[in-house]
Amino acid sequence: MDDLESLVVTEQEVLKILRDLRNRENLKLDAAREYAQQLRHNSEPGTDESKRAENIFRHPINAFHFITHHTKTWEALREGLRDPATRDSLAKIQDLKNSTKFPDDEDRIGTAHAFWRLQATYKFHPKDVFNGRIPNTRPTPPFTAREAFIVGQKQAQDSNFLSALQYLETAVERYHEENVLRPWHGGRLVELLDWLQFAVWHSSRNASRALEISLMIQQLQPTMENLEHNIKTYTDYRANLTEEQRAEVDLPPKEYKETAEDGHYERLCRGELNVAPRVHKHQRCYLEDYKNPVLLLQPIKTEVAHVDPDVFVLHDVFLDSEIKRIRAVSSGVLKRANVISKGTTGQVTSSRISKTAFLADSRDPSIASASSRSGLVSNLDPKNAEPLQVNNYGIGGMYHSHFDFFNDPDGHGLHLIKPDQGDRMATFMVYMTDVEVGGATVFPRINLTIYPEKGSVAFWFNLYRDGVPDIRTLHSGCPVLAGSKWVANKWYHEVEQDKTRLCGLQPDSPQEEVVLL
Ligand SMILES: O=C(O)CCC(=O)C(=O)O
Ligand SMILES: [Fe+2]
Repeated sequence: MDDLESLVVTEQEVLKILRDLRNRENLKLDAAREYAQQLRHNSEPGTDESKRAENIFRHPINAFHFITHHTKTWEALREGLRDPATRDSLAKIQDLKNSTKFPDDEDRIGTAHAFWRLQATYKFHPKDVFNGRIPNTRPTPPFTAREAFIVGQKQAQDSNFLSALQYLETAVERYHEENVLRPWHGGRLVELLDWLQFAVWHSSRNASRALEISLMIQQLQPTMENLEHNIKTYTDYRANLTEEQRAEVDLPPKEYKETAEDGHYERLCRGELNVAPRVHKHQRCYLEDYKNPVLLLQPIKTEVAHVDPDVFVLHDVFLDSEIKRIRAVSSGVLKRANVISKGTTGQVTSSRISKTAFLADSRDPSIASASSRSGLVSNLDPKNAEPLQVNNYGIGGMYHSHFDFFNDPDGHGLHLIKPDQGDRMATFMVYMTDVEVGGATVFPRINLTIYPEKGSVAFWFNLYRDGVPDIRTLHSGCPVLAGSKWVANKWYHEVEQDKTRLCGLQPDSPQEEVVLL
């Protein structure tokens, strides 16, 4: 090689090193730019911190943007700032972040899962979600490629393939649109394509499209795990099809239908079912005072929401200031409540639904006062009741159908019944927030939907007068679509309550027929 030739080769190598350096620096800058952009977005001028925080967590997509930002985008920035020149800045940010509780991976996965629950209950399309246009809520910025990927991946893991496909296809599209600005996830395109081929195959057995995507992966990363196996599977599958079958399989994937779960419960959550006119006829409102001097001055505004079983909504029982105090007192002690629930495909998923805490009357005067008010208003004796239980549901938070009584049909709760207390005879549930969208309490067996109204109370008896559980009281808390939901339960037990709610010899013994021995 003569000198001139080797000079050209050397120049090429220098150019390569400089290009690598530029790419690395760009990666860092892009990570910093993306992170900063979200911070700017979160700090709308003119709003105070608590309003800002509330605004972010009132909308599922804003909450998701925020959580992804503090998990995935932060990971990318941390990677970018690791080298010696920028390590100091990283340490400073890390110090600041260590002093506060930031969302973690569990929050991210929980929120990603919530989109499925919200879609399936309130009947909207994935494109409403990734375009930031969820019906009945404020428009928000759309999902980024990364966000569409996170939700699509979660839905594919949960075997909701048709919906997953919508998110993953969009993630690829947005990846290409964003790529100019954000090379950070260049390396993750193969991962995204790998989930896409998986969702394509499982949603429609479209071997041609799955093969096409697998061949794209091969171009990018020939060593990708399972790649060869997948290519062989799809090739063999196609080879064994008749012409006719192939034409059918190669059709575009089935469109995602918004009617994924259209049961009774979902329809009630959407407010689509009305109670029968027969029941309506008995609905009424009245002022109740139980001849109690305190209530004579301020009788309870009682609405009969359902007759037999009787469910009441008691209006304006708690003041905003009282609620504010109860929420403040319970905030510090709330713990995540997990529920194991079955997905549509039968697999068991653990989903975060709410945070909960039992608060003794001794904890704060506001708790004691709520307990005694519940006794006054329900005309039951709070001495035989559980401590106040406070529940806070986040976005997508819900409570699956259940009975409040312990003597459930499977007998699982029997051990919780103490002979000196008895079963949970009545539920007194305080709504401590209005909920912007969603979050109703529904009774699927009696077609009843109650919408939360701050300061009001839902009240019903879980047992017949003879103490037998009333299975018509099955109820659920619908997923919160926007806003936040706080409720507080006071559960009254049977023993000692017969002074005001007389027990009977028959399930439906009316008050007058009771024989006191
Ligand atoms: O949140 C709701 O609407 C229902 C809550 C409930 O049923 C319970 O906590 O037992
Ligand atoms: Fe309940």
